[in-house]
Amino acid sequence: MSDQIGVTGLAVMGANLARNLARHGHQVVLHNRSQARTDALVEAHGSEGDFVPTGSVADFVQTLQRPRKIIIMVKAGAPTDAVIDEIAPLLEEGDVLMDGGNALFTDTVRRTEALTAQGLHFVGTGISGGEEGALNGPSIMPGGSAEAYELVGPLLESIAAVVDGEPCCTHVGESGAGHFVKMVHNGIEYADMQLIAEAYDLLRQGLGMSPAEIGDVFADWNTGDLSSYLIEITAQVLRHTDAETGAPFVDVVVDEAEQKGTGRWTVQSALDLGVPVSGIAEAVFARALSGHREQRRAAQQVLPGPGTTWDIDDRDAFVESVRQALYASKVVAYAQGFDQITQGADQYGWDIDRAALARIWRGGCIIRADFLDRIAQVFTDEPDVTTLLTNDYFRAAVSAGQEGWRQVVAGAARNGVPVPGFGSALSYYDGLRAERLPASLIQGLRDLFGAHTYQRVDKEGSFHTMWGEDGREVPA
Ligand SMILES: NC(=O)C1=CN([C@@H]2O[C@H](COP(=O)(O)OP(=O)(O)OC[C@H]3O[C@@H](n4cnc5c(N)ncnc54)[C@H](OP(=O)(O)O)[C@@H]3O)[C@@H](O)[C@H]2O)C=CC1
Ligand SMILES: O=C(CO)[C@H](O)[C@H](O)COP(=O)(O)O
Repeated sequence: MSDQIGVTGLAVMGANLARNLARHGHQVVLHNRSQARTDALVEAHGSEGDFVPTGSVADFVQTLQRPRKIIIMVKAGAPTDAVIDEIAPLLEEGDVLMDGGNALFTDTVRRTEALTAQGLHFVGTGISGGEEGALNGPSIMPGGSAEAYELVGPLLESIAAVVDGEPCCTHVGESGAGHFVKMVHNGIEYADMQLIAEAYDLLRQGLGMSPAEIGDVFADWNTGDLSSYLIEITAQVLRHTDAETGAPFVDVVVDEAEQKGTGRWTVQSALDLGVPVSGIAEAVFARALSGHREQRRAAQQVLPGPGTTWDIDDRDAFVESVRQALYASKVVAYAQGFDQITQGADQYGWDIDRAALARIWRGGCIIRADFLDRIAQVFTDEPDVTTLLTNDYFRAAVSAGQEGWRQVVAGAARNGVPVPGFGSALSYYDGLRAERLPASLIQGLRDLFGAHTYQRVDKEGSFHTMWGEDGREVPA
């Protein structure tokens, strides 16, 4: 099937997506705010397919056949609104406008309502895979009406990554559902990278291994349970040497991790939903801490550490413990992310098929990992499962690595190596499995200072204790 589509916004993602579309036989009508990008794309890659460059929004819209199908690939936020405001008045009923940028899902909900009222279809779609994925097959997470998906689904599926013969593209749900799951995807991406960074740091500080040696360990891990794109590229980055100095590349890069916002949005949304995505939150805060240069410099001068030298007898056993800690913490991060998707779907009334989502994340996207096959299976076999961690496979896998996980977290604490990701994942695991949590004490304190009431384990109802009087309990 070949189709015609318009792409506006021809920076890294838009240009590569346009090329991917053209290579799949679609006619691609091109537009960019500044004409230079359009010209550069046609000049460099015009021979790859049927491109129709246009120089103005009016020309762009007029060139497209009805119902028009347009993908916007510009900066998220105000620039996306600016482009929609310019294009939408020129469109006609039944045309489909897609936003493939990393939009905040609540913006997508707002835009969907406004554009639907104008008789247009709006598809807010997550697209993951970075530059390479956009060109060779990303994972695509479209949200919008079923009618809109009927119009553009086949086209999007035609350019997506393919795993086991299935395109990594599925209709996620109505309205902002596509951008919601893309946001959580990125939150998991943050957690995944934080855990990888902690594993690297432990091997370096605990065993004194060089980045290249650690790169070899990651390459080895990539052949087992941990096999994933991020583990694969970690080996590549760690083995890389700076051409100018001959030093390991990671040693010449400033140790401040930047962020564009999707991880932060994930945590903000999780707070609203009341979902404990502690691994994602720790990853966002670890990036923030890395960027607090002045505080770090001041603390380095005066804050004492434990004053120990980490003495590890069995190097292979330590590497294996770090692997176990990484795997278990990674399972926790995915479990928390899917928990947020479950709660978000419930809150916003989206019918999100978690098994289908896990399947489209097996290819094309940044968090693609072999174990997503397992996750898809869990949601297929146990649609009512409340957390991935209780599924037989993941329960067994995590408990098999539990000893190493605990040793690593305890050793890191004892020797002053920060492991917020590993530590919080372990606390989450222990928190979930605890028969009693000290939350009962918190309830008691709340009741004492604010008469906030509590429930009892042995009878129904809400109660308050007359703390300032005779300690009598009264029904609330
Ligand atoms: N880079 C990545 O790895 C990924 C990016 N994304 C998302 O895809 C989208 C595109 O990303 P990327 O390709 O990196 O490009 P950028 O996010 O750097 O955006 C650059 C594009 O936005 C256009 N633009 C900016 N402001 C305006 C405006 N006010 N009006 C019209 N056009 C405007 C630019 O036009 P001009 O050339 O005229 O300046 C250019 O085409 C973003 O939403 C991003 O978050 C999603 C997945 C991965
Ligand atoms: O969307 C993406 C992949 O799916 C981008 O890689 C992501 O936006 C990178 O985020 P940040 O710059 O905040 O690390």
